[in-house]
Amino acid sequence: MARRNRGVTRRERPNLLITGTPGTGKSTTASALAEATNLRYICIGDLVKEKEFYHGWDNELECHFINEDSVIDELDDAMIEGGNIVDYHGCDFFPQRWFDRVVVLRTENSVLYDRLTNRGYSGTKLSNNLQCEMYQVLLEEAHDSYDEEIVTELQSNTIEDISNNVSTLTDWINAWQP
Ligand SMILES: Nc1ncnc2c1ncn2[C@@H]1O[C@H](COP(=O)(O)OP(=O)(O)O)[C@@H](O)[C@H]1O
Repeated sequence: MARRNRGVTRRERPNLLITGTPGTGKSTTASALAEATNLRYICIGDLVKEKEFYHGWDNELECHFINEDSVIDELDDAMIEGGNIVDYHGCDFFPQRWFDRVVVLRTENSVLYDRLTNRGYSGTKLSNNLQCEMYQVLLEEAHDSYDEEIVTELQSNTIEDISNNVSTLTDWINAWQP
């Protein structure tokens, strides 16, 4: 529930978006962070599949076109309440008011190449995703869509990076003042 403090309405617990190119570690980081903080983990990809919030197939990117309005309608009450960690490889269609912090995970291209080929990506899908990371598409999208002060870029190359990132974000969540 949101509370009014010094004339500003703040959520009891913050909402975070963990974004980045596929393979940068969003689901690993977001689920570990949810476990450490008891916030709710929401994977948009899983939600879209489970509720069939999609229409048609994007041949170029080899994924469904998602029905963005359905995703927003489905999650709006939870986001107003607060305490959510959202994982998605995009950020420009969410309402800006949803997020108190936007984290963009970054991975070096050679490391990302190995992760994506291990996942079975090849051809255009592999090169599109590597280019997405190389041209920092998600970082620019986050900067274009949210206030500068809530966007953070974090490196996600090693297991140690994951523990450091989870620890930094846990401290930030625990220090949140409604
Ligand atoms: N910082 C990291 N260091 C080492 N391995 C990682 C790191 N981040 C992710 N991985 C591994 O890379 C793969 C993809 O991670 P995942 O969390 O599914 O990425 P995303 O959700 O961004 O697609 C998984 O096998 C995961 O264990």
